Amino acid sequence: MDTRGDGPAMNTRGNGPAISDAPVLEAVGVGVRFGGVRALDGVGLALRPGEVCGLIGPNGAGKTTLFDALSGIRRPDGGRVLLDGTDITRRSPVWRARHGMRRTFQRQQLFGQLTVADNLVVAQEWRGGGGGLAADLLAAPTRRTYEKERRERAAEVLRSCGLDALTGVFAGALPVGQARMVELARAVADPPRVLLLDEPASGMTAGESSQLAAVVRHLADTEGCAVLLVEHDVAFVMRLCSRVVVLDLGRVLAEGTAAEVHADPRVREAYLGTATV
Ligand SMILES: Nc1ncnc2c1ncn2[C@@H]1O[C@H](COP(=O)(O)OP(=O)(O)OP(=O)(O)O)[C@@H](O)[C@H]1O
Repeated sequence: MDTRGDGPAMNTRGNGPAISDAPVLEAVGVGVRFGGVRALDGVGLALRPGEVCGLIGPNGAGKTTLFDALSGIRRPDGGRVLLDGTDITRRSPVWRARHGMRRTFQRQQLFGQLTVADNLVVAQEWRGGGGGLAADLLAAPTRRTYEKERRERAAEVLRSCGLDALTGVFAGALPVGQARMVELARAVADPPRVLLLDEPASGMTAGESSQLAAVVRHLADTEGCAVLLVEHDVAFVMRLCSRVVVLDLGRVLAEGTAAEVHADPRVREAYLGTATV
């Protein structure tokens, strides 16, 4: 439903809350150079609440570099990154995380010597324990209340990701597909507004990637989370994403619905001709 009026354009998706159509995250003319290599050259991208957008392209196209620029790990040498229309180009990754941006990485980043549940509790610790360091050290009642709430939230997220059976397992002992799913659970333990997923389905079985797709769709549809995902499994991207952006040689080559991108001869020539669809 589109209810455009005087305020920002709003719509509703599924059973979720009203969701604004204004972009939550934008790249405007973003450029990144590595010496003589232009990894990104004037890249523009707008991500709206409640959408799942795929970012695809050949090896070296600039996908991870764009994630680094969006999440604040790499400062672009041209262009801007906006969150809710505000320039955040010079903001740190921590600031962005505190304002609802989360990211997963191509290489796994779990704490292997912690249990699955503890990985999710730790992900919520940035909020602090209430009462400051002294309360933390003395395990004061406020601290225990926060701890309890975080454990409950961890259990809820693990359930929604189909991971309840792994709660007490050490993360380092998990096979790659399950570890990837735990990474997603950790990224959403504190509900994100923007989620950047770098090859989330790599190493997953077909069943695991279906579960992943269901969790991502649910986050977008019911919580209005904006999701951008890089994935080499093009069939997975085409099934899950409402919109797809194709990067090639650091530039946006094409953008549209999965069907539009799939039918684009330039995309076929640059990428899809060699990808599994
Ligand atoms: N730290 C770096 N130093 C120098 N060049 C880099 C660096 N990181 C990336 N590049 C170069 O920038 C370009 C874009 O790389 P990037 O890793 O962003 O591509 P990608 O699309 O994520 O590739 P892949 O699908 O293989 O992960 C490539 O030419 C790459 O060699």
